[in-house]
Amino acid sequence: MPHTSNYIDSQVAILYASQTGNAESISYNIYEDAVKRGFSASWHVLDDYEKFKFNELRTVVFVVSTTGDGDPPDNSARFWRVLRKATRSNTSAYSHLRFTILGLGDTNYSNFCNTAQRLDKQLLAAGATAFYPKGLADDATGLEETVEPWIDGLWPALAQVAQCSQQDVDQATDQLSKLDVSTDAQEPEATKVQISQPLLLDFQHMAQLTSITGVPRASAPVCSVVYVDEKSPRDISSGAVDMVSCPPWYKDLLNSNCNDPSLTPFISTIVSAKQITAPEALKRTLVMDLELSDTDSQHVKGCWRAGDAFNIYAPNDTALVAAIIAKLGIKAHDAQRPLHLEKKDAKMELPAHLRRFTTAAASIQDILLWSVDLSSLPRKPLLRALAEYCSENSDRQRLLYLCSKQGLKTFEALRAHMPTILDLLHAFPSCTPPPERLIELLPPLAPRSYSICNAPQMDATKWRIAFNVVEYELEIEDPFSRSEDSSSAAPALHRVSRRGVCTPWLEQLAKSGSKSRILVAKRPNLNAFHLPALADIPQRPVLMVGPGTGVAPFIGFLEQRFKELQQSADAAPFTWLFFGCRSSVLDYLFKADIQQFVDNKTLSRLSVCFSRDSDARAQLAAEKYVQDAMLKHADEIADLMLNQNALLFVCGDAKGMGKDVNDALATIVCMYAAKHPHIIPSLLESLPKSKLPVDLDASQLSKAQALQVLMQWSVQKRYVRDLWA
Ligand SMILES: Cc1cc2nc3c(=O)[nH]c(=O)nc-3n(C[C@H](O)[C@H](O)[C@H](O)COP(=O)(O)O)c2cc1C
Repeated sequence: MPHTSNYIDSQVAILYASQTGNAESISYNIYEDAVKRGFSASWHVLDDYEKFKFNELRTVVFVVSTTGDGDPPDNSARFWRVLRKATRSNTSAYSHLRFTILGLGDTNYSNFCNTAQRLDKQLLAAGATAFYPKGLADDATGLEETVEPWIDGLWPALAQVAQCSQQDVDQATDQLSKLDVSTDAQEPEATKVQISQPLLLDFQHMAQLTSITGVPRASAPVCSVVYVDEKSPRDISSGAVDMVSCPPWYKDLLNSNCNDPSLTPFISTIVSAKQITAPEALKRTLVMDLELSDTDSQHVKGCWRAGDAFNIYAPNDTALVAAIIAKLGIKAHDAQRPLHLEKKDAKMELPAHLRRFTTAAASIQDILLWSVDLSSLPRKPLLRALAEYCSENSDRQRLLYLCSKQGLKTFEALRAHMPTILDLLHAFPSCTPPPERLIELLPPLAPRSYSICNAPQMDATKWRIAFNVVEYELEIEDPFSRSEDSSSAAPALHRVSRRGVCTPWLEQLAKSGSKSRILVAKRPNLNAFHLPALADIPQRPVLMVGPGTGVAPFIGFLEQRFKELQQSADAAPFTWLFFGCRSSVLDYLFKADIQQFVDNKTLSRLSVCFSRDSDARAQLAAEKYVQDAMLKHADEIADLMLNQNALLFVCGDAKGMGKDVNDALATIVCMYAAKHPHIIPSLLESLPKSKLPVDLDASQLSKAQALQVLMQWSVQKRYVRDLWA
């Protein structure tokens, strides 16, 4: 069975002209099938052309019969007059139209399928494009002989057409040219990601239901808009800051009152950036140097340490914002007009992130760029609210279904796509919420945090971050790929490209070559992820586990330690780094720096793992993952942690590595306890009494107890983790 889905432009009109009902019923079946397959379909008789606004349609499937002596059916007579008038001597009247025709006729009559033939000729002459060859079905031999295979072939053809909407592309391009921001012009071809991705959702189950339950109540709108007669907010700071890289209201943020003044946002300049992975590596990792300027960042100077992270305020993708503006039908001028938000009702409260716009003017375009998250996982209240803004009942019903108990599977499939709000608007094309409603429904756009990978002891005026440019592909099971007779075959996969908000933007700024100034703020270091000063822990061993960009803060730790050692007469305490990457040659981050720390004895021991480089593993007797290396050295690690009061730091991905390392550590503690049972009583005694299991057996340590030991280390700040999702 061919598959189709909700596409970038899934709107399709099924239009018919029928004398005795054949074309009518065949076209209705096509319409029903189209809706089930996720298209936003409508079905009309040709003479209702005023109702369905024929001149505005972009994708049309005609099903027309012939009657009399090669004449069109009566219920298309008026349509023909209008069509003739519109196309007379205008060769581009329908250049926006993509169409296909299924003609019904009978070869016993002299003008076989004359209506379909004429329609085809006339539309082509008026600039329209046939997206699928016409089918001519013969009643003399049986209509179904042609109709059925023709319909089977229609779906993939329609799917292809729906992948791209020329109008949206044109509009988005037009809007973009009006945006005063840089586009992805310098972006290499390989990094380009389609602005909108089709969603592959199966709504067939919906058609069998008579009712749905569990749909939440739609929230009431809270915002209204008042356009203000003042200069665009873009002009407020012209000349002071590159507008690409700061929200127009950044000055308010610089003066915002934080409880901890060191957390107040400031402007920082990107000084340089370089890619530190090989071009063939799976991910691009960049190291970026930023400057703390003299004026803006006095409050941060002297307040940051290796192990801290800075928040970066990044905007949404400009092309995405432009496409949303186009999809909502907002004219460029209106999108850039300054406005205030007001409460619709005095008793209601605006969402916190929009409150500033009650007093400070901003445009819809800037709010969409800087204030709302366009890529967060859709929640049911959002879908429920969007259902209220659909002009087509099929879109409304599908959105309500997604919020219902019965639609849970389809809702989960929707979330698996990680859709942007643009993907949703395209999937439900008649949904056009007012912009002020859309922004109040979307969550705030949070700044993104990056660990600093240098130490102020080296240079307090510069900070450095390392990050992977977030671009990835989701693989989603195609719900239409399993036909009834081939249920055992593996389902086809639908691939969806996604990219992060901040890192592609930072890369773009870096490529622009100019010294962009961006808004940043120190993030509170709640875990105290810092290396204590050498003077405070002169001989305490330090273990660091940081695969991939998780190594970043440890480069800062080692810089700090290197400086401290230069100023100290004491011998370097034991320091051990566990680092992991895919390949010894493609993505061994900070290789030269790490080697230097080994050479100058700042780093006593180094364990590097290569997850996808079996040659390097064999040559260097290396492990695959950091947790493997830890288990390999279980005795030493246990001894350091249990007998030498070592400090253990872990940084990186929470879900995979963070959990695996924690598990490995618990195993290490259990293994050591099994070999040295005499330590068990004192270990158990160190745990809070409330956490101990009732059936306390002091002769062996269970995994659960080992995990409690790790928890206790965390409380004591001996096992400190900085993990990210
Ligand atoms: C009175 C009459 C005249 C017809 N004239 C033609 C004709 O000129 N050319 C043709 O190809 N088919 C002709 N047909 C065949 C129909 O187009 C065919 O039966 C078709 O399936 C009818 O579809 P409908 O029920 O949607 O009108 C004619 C049928 C009838 C009953």
